[in-house]
Amino acid sequence: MSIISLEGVGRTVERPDAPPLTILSSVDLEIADGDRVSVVGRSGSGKSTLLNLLGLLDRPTQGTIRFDGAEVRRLSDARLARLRGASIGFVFQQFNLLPGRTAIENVMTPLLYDRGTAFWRRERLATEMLGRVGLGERITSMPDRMSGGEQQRVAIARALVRRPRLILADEPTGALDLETGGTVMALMEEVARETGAALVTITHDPAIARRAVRHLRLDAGVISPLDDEPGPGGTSPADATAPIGAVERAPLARVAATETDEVLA
Ligand SMILES: Nc1ncnc2c1ncn2[C@@H]1O[C@H](COP(=O)(O)OP(=O)(O)OP(=O)(O)O)[C@@H](O)[C@H]1O
Repeated sequence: MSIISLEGVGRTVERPDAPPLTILSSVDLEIADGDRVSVVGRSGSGKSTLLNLLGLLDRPTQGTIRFDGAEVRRLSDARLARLRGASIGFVFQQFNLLPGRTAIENVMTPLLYDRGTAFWRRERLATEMLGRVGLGERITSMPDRMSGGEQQRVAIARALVRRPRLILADEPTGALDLETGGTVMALMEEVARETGAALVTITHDPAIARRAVRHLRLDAGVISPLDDEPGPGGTSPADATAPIGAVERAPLARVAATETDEVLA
């Protein structure tokens, strides 16, 4: 079932001393339950702008976005905020954990919006989710005492604790080494699969992009499918973000289940 659909979506911004800038144009995209989508593109191609639209953080200036069948333009900001909190989980490159709050306090934060949920239940849900990402023994740790990979696992637990239908990951492995990045991705994919969530990953890393089922490329605000096998003069997930003439195929990320088992051991 479709979670979010974009039809002819564009975003143009006004600039004080220059003509309006079109950042995205004519984007048609549908994300369904359980989808695995990667989006690659050079710096400035519009990836964050697309993510902000998918995350209901911004509104398009052209076209129509429907979330769960409802036209987003007809929804108030308050309704959008509620929808976002309940249905969308965000994972960022820099983790964005609250400093000075323990891992469990961070994971409980999104549950504060569930007004009817008692403290003990929020605590139990957060504890369970931290256990699920292999941090059951670290629930009272402060983020600044944790490694990058552990912090990202806390961020994943936070993103998933309300069981969102859509997870938007913006360069989720950008601050991690190759091996930790692969482990964190495997874990995020596995937890998303268990909860049935769709996962959209924006990445510069071809190996991370290749883990998705559908591969998309943004080029100067225009989105197109990216074939696995490059056609004549075409690109593949491996070279979509590399400078022209400097294509180097990264080895496939190791997606072995054992990676996740190690984390969860
Ligand atoms: N509000 C705005 N006003 C003016 N220009 C903007 C605005 N938002 C984005 N842009 C410009 O639009 C282009 C696309 O921005 P966006 O952040 O979506 O790119 P990106 O693909 O995410 O880049 P990166 O990979 O470097 O993060 C950039 O050139 C950016 O400077």
